[in-house]
Amino acid sequence: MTEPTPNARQRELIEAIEGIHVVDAGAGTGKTFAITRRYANLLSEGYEPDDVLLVTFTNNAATEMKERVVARCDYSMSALRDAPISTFHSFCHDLLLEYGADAPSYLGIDDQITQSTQLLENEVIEADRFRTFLSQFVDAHPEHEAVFRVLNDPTALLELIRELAAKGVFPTVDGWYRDGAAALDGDFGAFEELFAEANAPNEGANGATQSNLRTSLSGFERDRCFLPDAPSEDELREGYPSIDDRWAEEAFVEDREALTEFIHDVYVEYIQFAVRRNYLNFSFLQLFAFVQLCEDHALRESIAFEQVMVDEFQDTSEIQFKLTLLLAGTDNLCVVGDWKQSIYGFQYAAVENIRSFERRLRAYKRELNGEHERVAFPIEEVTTIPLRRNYRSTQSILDLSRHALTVPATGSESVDRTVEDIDGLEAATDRDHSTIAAFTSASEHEAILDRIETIVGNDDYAVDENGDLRTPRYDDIAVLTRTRRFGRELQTTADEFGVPVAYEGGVKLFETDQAILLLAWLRILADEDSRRGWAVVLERAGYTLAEVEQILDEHTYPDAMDAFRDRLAAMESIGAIARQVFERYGFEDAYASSLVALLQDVSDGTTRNLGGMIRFIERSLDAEATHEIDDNPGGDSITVQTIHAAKGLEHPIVIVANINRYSFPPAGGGDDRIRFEDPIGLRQTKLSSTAHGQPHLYDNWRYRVLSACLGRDYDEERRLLYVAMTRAQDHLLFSAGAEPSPLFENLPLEPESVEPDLEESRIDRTEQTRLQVSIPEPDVPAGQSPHALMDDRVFEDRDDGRGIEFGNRVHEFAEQYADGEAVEPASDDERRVRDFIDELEGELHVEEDAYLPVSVGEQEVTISGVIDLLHVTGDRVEIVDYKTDRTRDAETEYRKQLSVYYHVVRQLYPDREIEPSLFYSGKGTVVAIDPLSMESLSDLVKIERESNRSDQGENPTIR
Ligand SMILES: Nc1ncnc2c1ncn2[C@@H]1O[C@H](COP(=O)(O)OP(=O)(O)OP(=O)(O)O)[C@@H](O)[C@H]1O
Repeated sequence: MTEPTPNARQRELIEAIEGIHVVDAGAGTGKTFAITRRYANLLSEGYEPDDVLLVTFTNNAATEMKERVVARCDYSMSALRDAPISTFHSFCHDLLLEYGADAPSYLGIDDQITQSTQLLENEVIEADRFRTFLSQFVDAHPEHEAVFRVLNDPTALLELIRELAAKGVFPTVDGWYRDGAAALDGDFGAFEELFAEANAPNEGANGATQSNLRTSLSGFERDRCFLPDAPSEDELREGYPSIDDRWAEEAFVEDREALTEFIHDVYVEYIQFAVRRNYLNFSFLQLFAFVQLCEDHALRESIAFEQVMVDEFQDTSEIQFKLTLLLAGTDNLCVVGDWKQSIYGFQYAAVENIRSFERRLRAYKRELNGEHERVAFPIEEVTTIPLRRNYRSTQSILDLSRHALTVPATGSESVDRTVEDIDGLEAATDRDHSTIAAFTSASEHEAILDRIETIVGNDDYAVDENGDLRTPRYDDIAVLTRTRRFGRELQTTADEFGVPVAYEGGVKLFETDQAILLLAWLRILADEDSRRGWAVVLERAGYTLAEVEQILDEHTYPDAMDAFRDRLAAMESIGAIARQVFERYGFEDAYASSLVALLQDVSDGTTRNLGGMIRFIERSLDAEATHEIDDNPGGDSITVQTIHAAKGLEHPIVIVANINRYSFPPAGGGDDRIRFEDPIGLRQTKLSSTAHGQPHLYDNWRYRVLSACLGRDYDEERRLLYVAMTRAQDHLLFSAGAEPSPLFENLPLEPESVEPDLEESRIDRTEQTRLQVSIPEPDVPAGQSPHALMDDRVFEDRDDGRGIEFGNRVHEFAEQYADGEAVEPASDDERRVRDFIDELEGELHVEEDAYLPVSVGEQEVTISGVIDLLHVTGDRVEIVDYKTDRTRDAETEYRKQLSVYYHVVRQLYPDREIEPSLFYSGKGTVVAIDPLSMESLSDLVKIERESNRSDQGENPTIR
């Protein structure tokens, strides 16, 4: 496809190379496209790649940008390899490795960052190390006992540290860096404003009614136990229609010295712990890079770039905005984003960075220039470039998407923004063929799949391909969800019904068979009579429950397993143990390799600390830790992903699913006992005290009042809905279950209630599939397909999530390619088939009919089927059946099918060696099949016919 021509506004951004430029535009308006072109333009204007810093949000985006830049300028990919087009994290990492050895010294920490300092990306591993740190910390600091007792979850404390770091609040060994202490105190003035807003009387029909704050403090004491100094509800709510203003100060002012000291000590000692152990997390990378750039003036000035550009600016945190300013040597600064797509609050994105860009720019410059001028360029002139033309969606999708940002997320929420407040976008296409619909169903998963079956092949849902409409396929459809769980469940249901689904996103790695078996063997290694370990291993080997019980009671483990345990015991590392276990069970997949890599990481690749490893796996299980694993089979399948993962992508047909109560927005606000919130600063929700004699955890009444003024902000949930909707190019659907969320109910749609009949719709579709082997007119009394001999479950499992349609296409490609037609492979599977066929030197016969007469008692039955490929050479004949399965689970069943073909071909080529085999296109492997004898086949036919007769009456049917 040719590169688009920039529109006038985009051109303005591309060509305006001097001064501060901000783009806060809508989805699909070509922001990334324009910033990439701007970069290429800078190079053509004479800037060297080293002069220009381009910050993206992910490493993939950085690589993609480099590729796009290469296409537009005279630089090659290798010339741009080291160009500063990167994420904040990798930029900071490189900076520290090169210049940051002494960065810790600015916080008073003696230890240095070394070349071997690792970036620790895995959060479960870090949480594990943090727990180790915290248990040592508690022993060393009895003075913090009272605050420590309040904590219920150590990882919440780690989260808090990360949050403080993202907000630029750092400890030094003996205090706080710059104005960190003030940030922790909060801002009473700003809080008073919130208090006044929440406490303003409402207008009723007959005069003023009570303020929202007074309403929300009703039941103030209910289910809570406050310390004796707390006011009673009557005292607090004495005034009407508003509570007395004095409560703003009473609630805000609180002795937080012990809390602040505790957080200080944990924070600074954890940084020391990490640096000493040679690792940094993402937050500490940025923290040290920031400190280094702030303190080392010569370094900052020498690094400063002539041009700085940041994409996805709405997802930057406060420290990232400040880093941007420290890295800009001039006012040639360009930031591009969309406040409506700011969805990374949980990673400390500050939407205000883009919404109030100019205000923040002034505040940060002032702050950074405190005692030394660090930001020397002028910031008075900021040019805002609006982009309004959307190149992705139809006008009706764009019009509806504005509603996402105004819809209440709860029954009682009122959003003080109207659709008119949202800048409208204008579709670049005149065509508006979109179907926009919503449906609800008590069986939501099935309803979605049912709807998908209606969409595929249906011209009412035609999609635009280069200006022409074409019939939709599975891979045009994306199901987007707020939470991961629903996506995984949908995949499971889709697998049951054979609907091809590719789930993209986090996998609970420790809940896989691979991890469960590994954990079992580790337990056996740690304790040779581990019941929990042996039970899993024995059950997996097929022992019945009674047999397992007996073996466990008598400790009479099978010899082969005993020997395997001894082999494992001799292994030096956890990685080696894991590899052995996976080899034993034939796991050669992405899960197995990710587990090996992860466990090697945790154990530093050297030690063999079994206890630690078992605990790590158990904790990961408890934490329901998810890991990004590429489990995408490719081919024609529906994409299921979270809205977060879909950011920046586009799909012809989008179904936003699971818009249900408690799921979107998700329920609960967490139970973190220590919090840092703007503008109230650092607070405890619970207080430990012996006020009534015994140590007890009391609720903090002050926090109760403060939080009532903050309210819960659902704006990010609306933005998520906006992101999901604006991924759609042609059609947009919404689905909910029995209890739809207000986000669903308040959209201007008329949902239809549906009762799915997926079984029915699947039958319609599978009728034309290859799974039903074509049977020619039988010339003998009865006929049968080899598939009839197989266990039916094979048919369900066979596609392994990739779909019958996908299998059909691979077969069709294979047939045409072997026939010498000029077809191009359209998937990796087809490429593997092509490579395989290319290697064959003999004669090829495709789609050969095969008939095998089998005697069953008195009767003669013909089994017939179609052989995918016969490869005939001088001395042998290879029978090839293509399989698109990802696993080899169904091989015993396929053996029956191949055995039929074997006996047919043997009769045709009596003097050649016959080699039946399966070609797994997913991996490109050929597996030889050991054929069954004619007697065994005859027995199978007999069994099959008997079961058919008992199931279906007199006459066996032909499948
Ligand atoms: N001037 C143009 N003419 C035609 N197509 C364009 C033009 N500008 C951008 N596009 C196309 O529009 C699509 C969206 O562009 P891009 O991803 O850059 O937008 P974006 O604003 O970054 O989107 P989002 O914020 O939703 O991630 C891309 O397919 C891009 O090639």
